[in-house]
Amino acid sequence: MSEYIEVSHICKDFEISKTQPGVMGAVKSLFHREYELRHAVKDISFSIGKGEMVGYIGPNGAGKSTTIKMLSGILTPTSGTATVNGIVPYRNRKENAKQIGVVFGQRSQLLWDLPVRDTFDLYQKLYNIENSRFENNKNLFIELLQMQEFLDQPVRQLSLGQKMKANLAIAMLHDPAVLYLDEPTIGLDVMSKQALRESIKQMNQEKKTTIVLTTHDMGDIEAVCQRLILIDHGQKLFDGKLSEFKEQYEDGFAVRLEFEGKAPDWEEDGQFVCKEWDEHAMTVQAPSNMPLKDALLLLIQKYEPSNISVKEQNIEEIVTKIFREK
Ligand SMILES: Nc1ncnc2c1ncn2[C@@H]1O[C@H](COP(=O)(O)OP(=O)(O)OP(=O)(O)O)[C@@H](O)[C@H]1O
Repeated sequence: MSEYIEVSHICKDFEISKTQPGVMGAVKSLFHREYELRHAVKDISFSIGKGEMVGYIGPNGAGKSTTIKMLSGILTPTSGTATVNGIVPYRNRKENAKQIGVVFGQRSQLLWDLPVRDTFDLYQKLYNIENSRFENNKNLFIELLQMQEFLDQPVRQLSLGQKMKANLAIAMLHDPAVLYLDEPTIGLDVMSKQALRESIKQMNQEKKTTIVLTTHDMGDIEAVCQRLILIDHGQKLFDGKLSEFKEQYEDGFAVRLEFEGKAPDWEEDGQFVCKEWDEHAMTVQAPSNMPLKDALLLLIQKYEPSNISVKEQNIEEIVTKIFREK
């Protein structure tokens, strides 16, 4: 797979002015400003191949948006380099804009009073998309995203999910090679989230678009991405396959034991950890190095449950645990 996005030792510092507290402080700051450096991104490197779908995740303030802004040419790095298909985004903003699409869940590219159909026409002119490509893409996205029923409604009347679909279609209209998605499912209900995730996958398959997805919703990552880059305080903590991430950080599996009568008291044994206990059930965490078969046998022998089920950790739980421990 040829590398498409190359990021090498990229750093971004922001100079933040410090204002001293109180009125006197504010007056003093007028004459003598003090600055503090915020290292938003600290020496991050990665490369992403053409057509890959990568989750770029981390807690609030980790440096995700700053990285994406450097890749889309909005910000210039303090040091290090980035190229997208051979183009340096912050030096060739116009050239780069032609090959990228951006969707921000918190902001919209749509015009409030214009029906979606007219917004398509507007973006055709803005991006100078030739007619046959425009018609092909428009029809493909209308079908993939099931947009027929709301094409002629003004944007202000659309639901959040419908607006996100329209934003996604518009970002893809000029056939960008790279799509940056920033919280695309924020505020959507479960069904709309699922539909949007499916659409993103289908668009990637149809167009072989390289997708970088920033989200706090781990369901998005599990549904869409094969690879995960995890950052915190501007630094990379993990870069690899989703399955490797689970293998590396998952600490065993949880087993739920259910009882027809009252659940027995939990007995500490130095191996299993009781995570939840109620009148008729308990959930216990098995040690990470214990084979599943052994864990089940031990628990069945000791507690004689009427039902037993195994629950794997989802990535939401794993990520929460990593940040809690840090
Ligand atoms: N224009 C700016 N000026 C000063 N500091 C900034 C600026 N933009 C970002 N920062 C700081 O850089 C750090 C990284 O911010 P960034 O927006 O990249 O985080 P993020 O991972 O996208 O967070 P979130 O998940 O909350 O959107 C934060 O400490 C933020 O306050």
